[in-house]
Amino acid sequence: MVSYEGLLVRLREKGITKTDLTKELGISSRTIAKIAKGEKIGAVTLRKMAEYLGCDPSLLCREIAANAVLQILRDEKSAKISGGLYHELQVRMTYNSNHMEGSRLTEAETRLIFETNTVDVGDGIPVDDILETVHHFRAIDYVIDMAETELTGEFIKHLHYILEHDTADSRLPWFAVGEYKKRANMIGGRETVRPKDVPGKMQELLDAYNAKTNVTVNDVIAFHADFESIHPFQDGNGRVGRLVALKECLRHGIIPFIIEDSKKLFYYRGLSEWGREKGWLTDTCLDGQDTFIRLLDTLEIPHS
Ligand SMILES: Nc1ncnc2c1ncn2[C@@H]1O[C@H](COP(=O)(O)OP(=O)(O)OP(=O)(O)O)[C@@H](O)[C@H]1O
Repeated sequence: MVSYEGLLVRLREKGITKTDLTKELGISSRTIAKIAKGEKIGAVTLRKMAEYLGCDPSLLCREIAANAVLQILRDEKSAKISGGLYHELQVRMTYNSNHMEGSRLTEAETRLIFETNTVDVGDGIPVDDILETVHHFRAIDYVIDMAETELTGEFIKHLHYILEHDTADSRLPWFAVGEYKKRANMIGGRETVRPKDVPGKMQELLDAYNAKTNVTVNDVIAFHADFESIHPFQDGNGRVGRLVALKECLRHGIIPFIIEDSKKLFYYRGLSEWGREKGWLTDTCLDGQDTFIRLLDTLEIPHS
C-alpha cells in the first residue's frame, strides 16, 4: 500500500485542490482515484506533481506495509530509533538464536554490540561469536527489507551467506557459504537429506509452501520443521530456519515467534518428535509468540 500523506499535506499548505491538479497537470481522474485508494501511480505523473509542488517526488508518497508490525520495524530501522520494537527484536532474537547454537555472548554483551558497536573483551570472547552476532543483525535487516517477497531458495541461501561469510568455518574448502551443503550431516543423531538430494527436496518444500493461499502460523511452523529435517546447509540451519520463520510471519501478518534459549530443550524435542507428534514444537513456537506479544504489550503496540 502507498501513503500519499506527503502529497496531501503539500496540497493543503498551498491551497491546491485535486481538481486543480487534474486541470493544471492533465492528471486523469483514474490517477486521483488511485491516490485515494492508496494504490501505486506512475513515476512520470509523480515527477510532474513534484515539479509543480517544488519538491522531491520521494516526499509525496511512501510505501507502507499491510502488516502494522512490519511497518513499525521498517520505520524504526530507517529512523534508527533506539529502545523500540526494532531494537529489542534485534537484541533478543540475535542473543537467543546465537546462544542456542553455542555463542558465549550474553544478552548484555549482544546489546552492547548492537547499541555501541563495541565489545567488552574482558572474558576473551571468540571473534566468530562477535562476527556472527553482527551478521545476525544484518540478516534481520535483510528479512525486514525483503519480508513481502516470495520465499525462494536464493533468498534462503543469501541469508546463509550473510550469517556465515568471513567466519572460521567459511575458510574450510568444503564449507559452502551461501550454498547448500557439500558433505552429509546429521542432527539429533538422525540422518538428514543427502547433499545431492538437497536442491530437489528444498524446491519441493518451497513449491508446496508457496502454493498455499492462506498461510497460518501452523504452516510457518511446519515449514520450519521440514526445513530443519532437510538440514540443507553444512551449518547454520537453526539460525537460517528461525530467520525464515520471522520473514514469513512478517509477510503474512502473523505475530512472529522468538524461541528463547531457555526453552531450547523443548524446541529440540519438538523438532525431533515432529514426525510423530506436532504438539511439542507447536506449543514451543506459540510460547515464543507469547514472548513477542509481551514485547508488543510493553511497547504499547496494538496487535490482534
Ligand atoms: N532432532 C532434530 N531434528 C531436526 N532438527 C533439529 C533437531 N535438533 C535440532 N534441530 C535443528 O538444528 C539446528 C542446529 O543445526 P545447525 O548446527 O546446522 O545450525 P546452527 O546451529 O544455526 O548454528 P551453529 O552453526 O552455530 O551450530 C537447531 O537449532 C534446530 O533448529
